[in-house]
Amino acid sequence: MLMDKDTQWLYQLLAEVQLEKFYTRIRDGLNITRIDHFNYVKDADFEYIGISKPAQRRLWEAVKRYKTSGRSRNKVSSNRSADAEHWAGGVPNMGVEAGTRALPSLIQDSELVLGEKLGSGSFGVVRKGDWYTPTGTVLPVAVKSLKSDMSRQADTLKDFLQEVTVMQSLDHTNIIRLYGVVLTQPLKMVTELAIGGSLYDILRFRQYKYPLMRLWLFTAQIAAGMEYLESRRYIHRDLAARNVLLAAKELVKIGDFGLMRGLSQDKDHYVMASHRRIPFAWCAPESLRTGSFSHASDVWMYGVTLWEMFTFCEEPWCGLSGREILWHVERDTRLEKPPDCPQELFVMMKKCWAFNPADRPSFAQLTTMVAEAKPMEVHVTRDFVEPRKLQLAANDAVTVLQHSKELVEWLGQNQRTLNVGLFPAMLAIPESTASNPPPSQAVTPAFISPPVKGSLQHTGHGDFQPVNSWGSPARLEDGGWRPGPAREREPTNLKKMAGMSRSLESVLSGHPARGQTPGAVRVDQHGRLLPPVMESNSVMMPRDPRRMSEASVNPPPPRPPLPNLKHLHIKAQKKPPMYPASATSWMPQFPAQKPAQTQPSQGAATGSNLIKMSQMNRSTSQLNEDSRERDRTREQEKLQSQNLVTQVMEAVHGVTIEEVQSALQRNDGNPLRAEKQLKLEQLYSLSLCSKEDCNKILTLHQWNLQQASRYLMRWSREDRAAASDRERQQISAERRV
Ligand SMILES: Nc1ncnc2c1ncn2[C@@H]1O[C@H](COP(=O)(O)OP(=O)(O)OP(=O)(O)O)[C@@H](O)[C@H]1O
Repeated sequence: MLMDKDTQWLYQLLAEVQLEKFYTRIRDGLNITRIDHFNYVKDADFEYIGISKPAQRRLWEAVKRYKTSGRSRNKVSSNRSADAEHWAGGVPNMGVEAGTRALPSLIQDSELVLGEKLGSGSFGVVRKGDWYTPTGTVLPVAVKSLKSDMSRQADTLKDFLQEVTVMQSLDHTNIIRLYGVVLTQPLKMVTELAIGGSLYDILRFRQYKYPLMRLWLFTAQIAAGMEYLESRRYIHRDLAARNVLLAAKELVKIGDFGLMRGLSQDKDHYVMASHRRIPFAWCAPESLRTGSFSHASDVWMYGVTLWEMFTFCEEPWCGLSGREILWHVERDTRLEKPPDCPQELFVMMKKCWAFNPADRPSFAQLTTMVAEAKPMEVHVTRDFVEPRKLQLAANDAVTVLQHSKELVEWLGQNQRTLNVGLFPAMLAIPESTASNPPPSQAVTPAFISPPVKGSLQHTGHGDFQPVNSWGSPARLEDGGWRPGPAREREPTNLKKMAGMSRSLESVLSGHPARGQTPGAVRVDQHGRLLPPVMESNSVMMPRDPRRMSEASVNPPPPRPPLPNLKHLHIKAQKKPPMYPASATSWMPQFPAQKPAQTQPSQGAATGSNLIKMSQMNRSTSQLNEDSRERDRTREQEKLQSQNLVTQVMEAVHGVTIEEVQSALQRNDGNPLRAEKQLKLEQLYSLSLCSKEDCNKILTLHQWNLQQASRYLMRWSREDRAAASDRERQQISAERRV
């Protein structure tokens, strides 16, 4: 069972001493829903629910700290009690009157003991640490040190202090809390430690093996944090999975306030200076076009963040430049539904992506919408094992992702195995009427994974190099992508932004007008179709290698607009390998010229020279006319064939022109049949299934290759697991014999 808002304080208190796994047992087993309920608890009660002696000691200390820090006394009466809980994180000199928190402490360098590196951002390195507070408490903290060369720059210092100023006024369960600053060199920002690191790293690492119900909980928590910012008239401007931090197994907090700005009472939006960098792929159209940011543009970003979460952090608008994204969005293209996203949540995401900012919901409305979009949880009545289906044991809890009365099979995630697949709807009984599942199943076991390490780590900024998804003069104005410096060496999005000129202008300048086709078709050295170049100075970003290696598994980037065939034709002439003569052999051929048509008639042969000449003239002009007609027809047919090739290439990601041409040839030039054949071949080459099975799977997924591939991957994982289970059972049976 998931955490509820009223006892979020309990979860956080337990998380502080790494005992959050006892949350359900303490809340439901010992009935503790308020801090003073601990007064009635004995050590034996803790022992009874499995808490060891040393853990009990830690817990009692945390309870004592909680009581003395004033958190419980400062509870503000509010409908939303979780928000009213003023969580001082055990900092004795910080938790004062609700809503008027004290300024963050000035922390001495000597009070900090720094440990392992957690990551690095634009300011510099972030390290884990312990803060030995003046009152003797030791707090786990995250310490952001400003790079020494940066702190000498006036702009950098100003930005650093701006982030500190913004952060120190924030106080919410789902917002990373600032504890204090160290003002000696190097400058440091000391914040609450989110033990799990960024959600981006976690989800990339876990890849499809994450409880989707927990993701729903996170969507609620992010909305709650953003609603708080909205109520304080702050615009975050950089909401993305990389900036959502995991404070405990079931608790996320929004971090990174480098781009945040406050709105005065008379303004409803903020127009950024055009030289500032912005994370294109997360931005609302009005931010891309006019640099306008508002609560509504934060809502758009929230939608993109949810999309990231439910795709396990794929890149939104992969491979498209800012201008291309804007072009697509203005033509009503939106990010596709992630296959694992519960249907109601996707409906909500689409509302966040309303083109007109006024049509988007507010965060206050979104918190209600998220609550209403909670996926249904059911238990199953009996074991269910069928190939290619979601395998279930009796009483398994399933998070339902897609359901309706008409469907005999629902899509769901088995909370025990975390596999996703179809299962018979008739097996499901709603959680409320199901017998209580055993405690081990009530909370899905999960661990907090360490962030993915590695040099070629994609950063969640839309590219391996964050600079590539943010405006940057080098990228957008030079007409060529150059690998940026390693992330560690990058100047901050606050500081370096001063040096990042014209990012926004770069998005806008030379933007094609609505309805205009943006650019020519480009092909790579293998003849594969590349997304269009919008303008000569627009640059394609390199793709995530994971996508490259799983080209047919991962979603293709949104379809580029229909290519300009004139360019295709010119390029084809320039680059013969793209359209080898033999490759068009499937096209209907012209009949060979009949000799009779080109030879003078017998009668003519016997006539006068004059007649002969006039006849010859007539036949020559006839010949010329015929030849012109043939050229015209040939040209038309060539264009038609190129059109078909383009159409199929757009529909099937990653195929070469030759493959498409051959498929068209085999299917009498029918593009739909060729498309299906190519998809079938791609799926077949990915799996061990028969072609017939692949065909069924594709039909089931309406020929969406990406969804079908995902389905197949999960299915083969499940099959492998089942096979090893069978093997184990066989071995133990043999041992018994
Ligand atoms: N409070 C925290 N607790 C745990 N880890 C943190 C915390 N703050 C930051 N980190 C880790 O350090 C990394 C860098 O954080 P930082 O906020 O400096 O940069 P960023 O947001 O990733 O990038 P940028 O500042 O360029 O937008 C994060 O990705 C995260 O993994």
